[in-house]
Parts: sequence; structure tokens; C-alpha cells
Amino acid sequence: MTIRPRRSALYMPGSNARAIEKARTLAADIVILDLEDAVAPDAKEMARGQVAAAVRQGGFGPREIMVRINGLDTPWGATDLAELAGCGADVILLPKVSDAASLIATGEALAKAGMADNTRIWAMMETPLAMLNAGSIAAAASHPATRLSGFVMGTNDLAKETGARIVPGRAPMNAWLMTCLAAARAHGLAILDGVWNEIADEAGFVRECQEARDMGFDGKTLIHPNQIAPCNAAFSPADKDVAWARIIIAAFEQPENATKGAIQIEGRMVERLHADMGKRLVAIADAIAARA
Ligand SMILES: CC(C)(COP(=O)(O)OP(=O)(O)OC[C@H]1O[C@@H](n2cnc3c(N)ncnc32)[C@H](O)[C@@H]1OP(=O)(O)O)[C@@H](O)C(=O)NCCC(=O)NCCSC(=O)C[C@H](O)C(=O)O
Ligand SMILES: [Mg+2]
Repeated sequence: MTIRPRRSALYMPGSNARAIEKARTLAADIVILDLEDAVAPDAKEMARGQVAAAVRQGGFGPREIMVRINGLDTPWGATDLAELAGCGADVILLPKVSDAASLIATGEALAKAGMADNTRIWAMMETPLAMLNAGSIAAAASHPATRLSGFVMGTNDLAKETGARIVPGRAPMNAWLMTCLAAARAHGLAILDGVWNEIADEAGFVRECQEARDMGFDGKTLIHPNQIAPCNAAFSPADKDVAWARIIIAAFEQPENATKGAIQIEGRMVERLHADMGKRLVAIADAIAARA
């Protein structure tokens, strides 16, 4: 399996040519070209053409390119789907996915519209129904039509639809965040946390990145370039953790430990599962280092 760093995913309005151009040089692991909520109705058609042209032109280097289309229940969704399915984006990001059936139907429509073989589908998890259906939505990854490979939390829409407030520590939302995370992991999906709206509050942003990392998210979605560096720092494995992982991996490679499931190193119990976790951590660290 290829390990891909997904620490930072920067949204930008598909109508903003300057932001798209700038994204080609920014240190975000993922660029999300948005046609949905960041684009005003009058600019939807211009944005669609601009995003399709930008993806086809390329120049984004190692960054993963996601295009967020409008929902199929909006006036723009069907045309977005028809015109962007085959543009060559790494991911088509579907907003407001609420159940597995609609995800599968959209996957079939994207396939019919000529979605490229290497394009994957990700789902925004941002409606009350999606919180209740997280397990079955994630399970749709095994349906051949969906090509589902990730979730993105949409905490702004969740706040709008539920009345839950976005407060420091996110107590009102933690159950949903962890439910979606468990659903994603149960079915082998990547998962990114929602956005931090308070661009000027860097300390609060760093705290939320660290919380999201500790919860198990692969990374966080962002709205401003200033958020990229602190986000990458929070989600990059710490040097001391990589060094410890290497010690565990090496210990289990010793002939005297070949038949052991658990051993003691420097006063701590470690099991083979820790060596597996260590290998993943080292692989992510190596992939990040290869980008620098
Ligand atoms: C929030 C913004 C509108 C602020 O824009 P602005 O006031 O222009 O910011 P700055 O003057 O500080 O910009 C400095 C330079 O950085 C570039 N810039 C700004 N934002 C971006 C960006 N997102 N990507 C790329 N480049 C960006 C500016 O062009 C300036 O560059 P330069 O010309 O060289 O000086 C703006 O940041 C913005 O539009 N952000 C993204 C908003 C967005 O996409 N929202 C939708 C996703 S959030 C969401 O809805 C998630 C989910 O669905 C949910 O429900 O939660
Ligand atoms: Mg949203």
C-alpha cells in the first residue's frame, strides 16, 4: 500500500484564479478546488470551467488534487459531474453525502460520465443523517461503483444543521468526529478533520490540529495558506517518535525475539502491533522527508 502524507488540505474557491495559481507553490499536501459553498451562484459556471482547465493544465507537483462538486440536488451538480468526472483530478469530493444509496448512485453516474481510472471518490460527512449512517456510508467502499477512499468532516455544515456550537475542544461534536473516524478506519478509508474558521487565532488552530491528530485524523482541512505550516507540523511524526519506532522495529528483528509477541524495551512493554504501528509511522516520516 502506498503511504501518502495527507496532513494539510487547503480549500480554495474555484472562482479564485489567484488562489489556484498560488496553490501550485504552497506546501499543502492536498489542494481542494471548490465549486460548492465557497463559490457564489453567479460564479458557478465560470468556476467550473476554470477548475477543469486548471486540473488539466497541472503543475501541482506532488499535491493531491481534489475537486469538490456541487450536490446533485442543486442546479449545478449534474453539469459539474459531467464536465469534471474525466478531468483527471485525484479525487472527486462529494458534498453532503447522507446515505450509502445516494453515494453509490453518484459513483455510477461518475463512472458513466467517464471518470478516469485513477480518480477516487471522497465523501463530505456534514449532515445529521451522515452521522447516523457513517458505518453504512463507509461500507459502501466495497461497492465497485463508489471507488470511495476517504471522508472529510464538514463541521460548519454540521453546526448549521444540528445547532451544535463550534467551541474550543469541540465537546458537542466529539462523538460525531469519533464515529466517523471509526467508520472510516473500519473500512480502510482516509479521514480529514474539518476547518478552523478563526484565521487570526493561530494558537487555537494549533490546539485543534493537535487534538485532531490525537483523535487519529490523517490531517485537517484548511481555508488559508497561513494554516499550512502549523498544520503540517502538528501532523508530522515527531523525531523522537520515529526514533522510538525504529528501536521497536529493530528489536523485533533480533533472532532472540523471533518467537516473542511481547518484549520489554527501556522499561516499557511493547508488542508486535507496536512494530506494525512503527512501520507505518516511519513510512509516513520517510514520505514527508522525500517531499522536503
Ligand atoms: C477566507 C478568505 C476569503 C480570506 O481571503 P483574503 O482576505 O484574500 O486573505 P489574505 O489577504 O489573508 O490572503 C493572503 C494571500 O493568500 C492567498 N489566499 C488566501 N486564501 C487562500 C486559499 N484558500 N488558497 C490559496 N491562496 C489563498 C491570497 O490570494 C493572498 O495571496 P497574494 O495575492 O499572494 O497576497 C480566503 O482565505 C478563502 O477564500 N479561503 C477559502 C474559503 C473556502 O474555500 N471555503 C470553503 C471550504 S470551508 C467548508 O465549507 C468546509 C465544509 O464544507 C464545512 O461545512 O465545514
Ligand atoms: Mg460544508
